[in-house]
Amino acid sequence: MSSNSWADVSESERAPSGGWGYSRPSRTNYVPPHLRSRTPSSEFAAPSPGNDRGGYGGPHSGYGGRGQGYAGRGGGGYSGRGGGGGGWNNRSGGWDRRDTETNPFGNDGNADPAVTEQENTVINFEAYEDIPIETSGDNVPPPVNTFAEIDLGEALNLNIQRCKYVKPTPVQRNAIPILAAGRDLMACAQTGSGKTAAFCFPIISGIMKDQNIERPRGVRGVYPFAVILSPTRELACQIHDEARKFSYQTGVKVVVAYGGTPVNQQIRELERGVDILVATPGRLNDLLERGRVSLQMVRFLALDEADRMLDMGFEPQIRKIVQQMDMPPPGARQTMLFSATFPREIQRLASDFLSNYIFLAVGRVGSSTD
Ligand SMILES: Nc1ncnc2c1ncn2[C@@H]1O[C@H](COP(=O)(O)OP(=O)(O)OP(=O)(O)O)[C@@H](O)[C@H]1O
Repeated sequence: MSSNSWADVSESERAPSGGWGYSRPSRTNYVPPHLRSRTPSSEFAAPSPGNDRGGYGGPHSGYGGRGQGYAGRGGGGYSGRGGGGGGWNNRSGGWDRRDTETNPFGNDGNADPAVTEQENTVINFEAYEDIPIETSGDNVPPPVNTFAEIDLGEALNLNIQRCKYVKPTPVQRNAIPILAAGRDLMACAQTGSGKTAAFCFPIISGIMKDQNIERPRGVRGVYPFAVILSPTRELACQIHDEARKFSYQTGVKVVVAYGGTPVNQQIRELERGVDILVATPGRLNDLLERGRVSLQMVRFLALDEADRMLDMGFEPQIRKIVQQMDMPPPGARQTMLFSATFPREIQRLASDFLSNYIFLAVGRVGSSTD
């Protein structure tokens, strides 16, 4: 279980503070969806249970896949994307949802993130000083000491400043360069260690920079580029809240779907457009079975607190989502598995879901085996 935090985290300090009336990034390098490389139109792929990797192929023909690293895929300079297919991203009649985006940082903050000197003190960095770090795998990218060492893109860097993250936590220092290089990752880290940013930053940056990403045209459907699976509604909402801050004014849209509430409202929200879908396994299965979501455009898959999901009995749902619907196979998507412990079931999941992955352990790993 991953309930004990090893950095001093005060719940009262977790609330976002400040707000920013900053001016929007320029659109100089924006390439409108209709001018990008086109993929053949395809019908909305109804999920085909039991058909392993069934829907993969068509719309992925132009995808460079993993291993190339984000920097190699169109460089920086991303300035927003629209919804390529089905015209779902046109609430205000245009392509850019940033015009109507609610500021997730609140309204009473500083106009310029750069002038903020305050640091986010939720994480006690002193607790990290002697923390053991272990990595294994082929060609492990070296850790970084600052966020600026990685080309995450201007809009995301501004949001990191707005969050008042001055330096990366150990899991971020190690995981972000690995993921930014396009590698699959099995990471063992405790809750409260900054995992959310560790997987969100590379996902958001990767979606921003990947000019090959385009949804099937002329088809109504919900085609997220990234799926983040989390065990509980609370955690899913927490990830959603954080991811919305990280993706503010980037053009990347994050939507959350969880069980225990009526599905129709979530379907309506999804149909307004989604790039990153944060979901609990049961609700995502439901949406897939209803044919309301297709996973065929998924480039990034993150499983957070994987050990907890297995403890809660979600393994069949997770395997169905990842292996039996229309999600691209390992190697054609980038997969990141986060878990506080590394028992045999997680090791099996890692070998089934990940491709040539890097193993990262931050801190003491409970139930660790060789
Ligand atoms: N580099 C950083 N600098 C300062 N604060 C940070 C940094 N990274 C994350 N935080 C803050 O630390 C807290 C814990 O981070 P986060 O929620 O990402 O941890 P987590 O490991 O994902 O935990 P959980 O498993 O509960 O989701 C959050 O309030 C987050 O905003």
